[in-house]
Amino acid sequence: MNIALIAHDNSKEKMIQFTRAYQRYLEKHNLYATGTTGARIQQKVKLDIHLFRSGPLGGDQEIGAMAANNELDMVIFFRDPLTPQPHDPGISALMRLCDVYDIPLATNMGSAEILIRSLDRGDLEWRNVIREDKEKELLKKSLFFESVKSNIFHY
Ligand SMILES: O=C(CO)COP(=O)(O)O
Repeated sequence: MNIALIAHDNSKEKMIQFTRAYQRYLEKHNLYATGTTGARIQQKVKLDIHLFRSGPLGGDQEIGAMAANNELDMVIFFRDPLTPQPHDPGISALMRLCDVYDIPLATNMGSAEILIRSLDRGDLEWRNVIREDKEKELLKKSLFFESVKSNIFHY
């Protein structure tokens, strides 16, 4: 499964504690993170993480693009609920896409623990079904475009 890890500055320590505690669970999956969050985790915890740009520089949108392509299965986003962020619209857009594509989203340690444990139990297997359906849909679309192209060149 593809999991995104994001934390605002005041919550980065919490994210490090979380990834340390659940390292054994997380290492079985493909991990993605906004720049600073991912770099901070990697300084403390041995995990292979793909780093996107820093959140305020577009990292949330890059993760949002994964969500929009249905390539994301879980988002763990420890927001700072007490500090306004300059890129709040980008943050809301990412959370909105999680709802659009039914991507489990945890914004605090309590819900993150429930999600990660249920992933390990296999409760989130339905995400595989969604991804397979999406792949079939893309295949159908590309076959359609191929047939349109060959008809155009035929005439
Ligand atoms: O701002 C963030 C998410 O909105 C996090 O970005 P960084 O991980 O680069 O600090």
